[in-house]
Amino acid sequence: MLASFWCSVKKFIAAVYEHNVILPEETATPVTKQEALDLMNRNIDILENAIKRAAQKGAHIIVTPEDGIYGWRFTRETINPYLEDIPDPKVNWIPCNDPKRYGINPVQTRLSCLAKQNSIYVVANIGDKKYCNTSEAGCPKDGQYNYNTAVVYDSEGKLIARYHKQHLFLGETQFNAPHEAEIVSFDTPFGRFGIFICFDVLFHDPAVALVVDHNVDTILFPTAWMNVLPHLSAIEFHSAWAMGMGVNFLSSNTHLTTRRMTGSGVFSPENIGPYYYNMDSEDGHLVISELIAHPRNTSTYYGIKWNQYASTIKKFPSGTNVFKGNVFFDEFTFTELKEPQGSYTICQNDLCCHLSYKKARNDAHKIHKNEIYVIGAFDGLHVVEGQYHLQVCTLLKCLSSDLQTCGESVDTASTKFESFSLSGNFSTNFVFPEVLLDKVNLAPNMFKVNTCIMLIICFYEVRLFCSCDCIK
Ligand SMILES: NC(=O)CCCC[C@@H]1SC[C@@H]2NC(=O)N[C@@H]21
Repeated sequence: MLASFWCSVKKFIAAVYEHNVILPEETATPVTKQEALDLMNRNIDILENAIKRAAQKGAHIIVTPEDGIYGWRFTRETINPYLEDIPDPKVNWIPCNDPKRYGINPVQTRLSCLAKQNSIYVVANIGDKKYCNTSEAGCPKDGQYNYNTAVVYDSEGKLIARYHKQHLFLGETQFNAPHEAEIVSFDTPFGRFGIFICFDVLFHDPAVALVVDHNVDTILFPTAWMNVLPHLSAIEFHSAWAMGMGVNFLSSNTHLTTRRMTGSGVFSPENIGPYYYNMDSEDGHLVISELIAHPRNTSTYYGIKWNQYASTIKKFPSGTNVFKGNVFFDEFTFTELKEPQGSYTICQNDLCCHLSYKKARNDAHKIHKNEIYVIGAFDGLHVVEGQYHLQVCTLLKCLSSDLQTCGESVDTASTKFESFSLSGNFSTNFVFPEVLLDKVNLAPNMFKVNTCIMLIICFYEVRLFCSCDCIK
């Protein structure tokens, strides 16, 4: 008999829920604890329905969004009734079995019971408070730290992870950031998980450190993300992060179109999506997909020496018409793509970007003459809503035929590119390849990061732009 060798790849099923959060009334005076709990329970009722559906479909884990239980529009005083004291997971606590062990914690108890009763890992975002002595350095004047906190309950309802958000976004004045970034990871039968929240994704710690130093396979990512085109739409950046870092990325966003909040997905390094993006209605949505438990065995890009590679490639002539334009408050250097096909190099500071492209024949010659495309480079410090270093190479469509509109948000495009490749001498290994098509669609199976020759190659019909962002 012939021995058969079967190498099985371990898989699991992951779910994320995009939730249209029921928001509290805006108020200057705190509501009662009971009123706060009533509001949170109304949100948890909706999350419960999603958790049950995910479990029935065989999901092992579900992620729910940042602010998905208490909402937003708070001061330090008005958030208070919504907070609970969340213990360190080291205490080995199943709130559903022992609800009174750490005082009165109805939200933690309900989440733990949902995990236990549905045999599913549940990831949620709630508020943690820790009293401190105002004479101690760093202790806030009101004598408590308030944390924007992600919690994870395992399928028996045990609290197994607690993460306090490090990079608070503009307006989160009700919360404190921990003195140091917390690195929170845990092991499961389906791989090692790391967790961080929303704006954290744009910084090295804890996000990149979890992958590089702590070998996580899957990131859990509750977010309340307002989309900004061309480079910071949720599904676009979060799928690029998964691909660039070589990990699974479970992104659960809040849903509120008036704030441009939509875009959740189950992303892996190899497969973009499934994902949910909907600016046409206020519906929440459950996204479920099977994932490889250890994707890092199969792909990682962050080991690529982009700078080293870029020094070896041919530099194309810069266009004569180099001009400046703004992309989300950053001043890019642009040059227009004048011909149906060609090659350009454009540089800013230490970054040079190289593009070769060919438009599809009909498009190049006839139909979409008024669509202007530019290649752009940015190497600098982004200073609006927080500071982070960016290097970006981008090919993008201008809003109109007026070159002054290049860099403004555009969400439709008709020009077809038969092929193009874009590369840059990024001075970091952490490069996030984004391709976004007409009407904010991702481009699964239409492009790849070439790990041999280290180019982003876009295969066909790429209609909006292809860009490469990185954070130093
Ligand atoms: N809730 C949060 O922590 C952050 C929201 C992230 C928003 C992204 S990052 C910077 C861009 N500015 C926006 O308005 N949306 C983008």
